[in-house]
Amino acid sequence: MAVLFHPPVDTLRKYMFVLPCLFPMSSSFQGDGFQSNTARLPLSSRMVLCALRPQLLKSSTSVGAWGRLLQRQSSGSVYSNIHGFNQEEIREKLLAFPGGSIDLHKHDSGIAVLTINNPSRMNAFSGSMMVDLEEQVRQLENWMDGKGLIVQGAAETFCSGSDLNAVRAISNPQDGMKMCMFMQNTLTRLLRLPLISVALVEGRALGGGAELTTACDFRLMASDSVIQFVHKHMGLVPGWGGAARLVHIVGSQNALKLLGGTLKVDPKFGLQIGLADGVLEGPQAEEGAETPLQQAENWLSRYIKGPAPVIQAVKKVVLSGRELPLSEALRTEKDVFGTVWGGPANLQALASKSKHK
Ligand SMILES: CCC(=O)SCCNC(=O)CCNC(=O)[C@H](O)C(C)(C)COP(=O)(O)OP(=O)(O)OC[C@H]1O[C@@H](n2cnc3c(N)ncnc32)[C@H](O)[C@@H]1OP(=O)(O)O
Repeated sequence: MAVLFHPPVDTLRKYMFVLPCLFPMSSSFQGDGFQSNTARLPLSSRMVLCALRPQLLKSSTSVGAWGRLLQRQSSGSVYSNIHGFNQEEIREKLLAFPGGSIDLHKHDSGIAVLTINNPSRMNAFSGSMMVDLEEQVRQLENWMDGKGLIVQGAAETFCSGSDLNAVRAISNPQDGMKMCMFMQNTLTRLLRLPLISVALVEGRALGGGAELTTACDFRLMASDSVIQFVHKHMGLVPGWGGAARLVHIVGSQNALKLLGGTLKVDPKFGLQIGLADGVLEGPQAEEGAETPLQQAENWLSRYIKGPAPVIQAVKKVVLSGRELPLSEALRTEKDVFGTVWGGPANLQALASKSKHK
């Protein structure tokens, strides 16, 4: 299962003869994991090393299965060319349906805000927005200082799913499959980001919008918001990975009820079945009242206190526990543990003799 990029120490040692000329801090490759060590490198060096990945894989005979895993892991995608998926081809097709945008703002706090922005269509996903989303997820995959992510809709509503105008134009099965694979890849990569993510749901999250909420770790709902998997009304089932993720979140009984009954999930029902993780305070007229975004930032901040490598490691061990069979998850946990053990935050905590009262 594709989750983490973490080559074995032996593989890295092989290249220690090559790397010193590229990386002044190459001695840090000797002990522990790749990710924590590369995180300590200057950005340009990290980029070179990322670019080197395919060569490292190709030129090492011992890499084998690890190499294949690594190639999958480095993108976090579900589909590649071996599944008949041609990213460039579907990108071109999607770009023929423009409108709206996906906006990304990365803050110094380590929280990024991703906004679904197409208010004249209730933030429906045009084709170009699907392409935008993939590009913004790519940005986030390379954000070494990131810790948290808030996904929201513009103009106080979340997202009304795919743009029906675009959907009508690509309603043939071949194009539908390509769009489905493209969005599954992107939303899987979104969920697999080493950031703790939360969907801030105001207004409505319908169809693909409801699916998008399940690609975040948590969902916070405004008091008057609704999440609804309306697919059955459209003669469809979820295709952006929303059904599989929904089963993980609420269990198969509840998922069957939500999809089969196209039930409207308000905050109370959402909390009851575990789809919602919190409810925002209602609109407040008083001056100084927190906006929904500020409330979401405050909610998230308690889970992302601390240095980025540690928060990212937290997300990775939970993600591997969620996605991998137990023995693989345990091995991954060991590897991630190796990236923080003896790291700066660990040494500082040991030196300060902290008590956890
Ligand atoms: C992955 C598969 C999927 O996503 S299937 C699900 C696709 N989505 C839908 O079927 C939602 C259809 N839209 C609606 O039910 C309503 O527009 C909702 C979202 C409830 C809002 O209703 P209401 O507040 O009355 O506003 P409205 O209908 O006047 O909409 C405002 C303008 O937005 C547009 N809009 C809305 N949703 C979409 C959409 N998904 N694709 C394209 N356009 C959409 C409406 O057509 C309307 O536009 P206009 O002002 O009439 O030009």
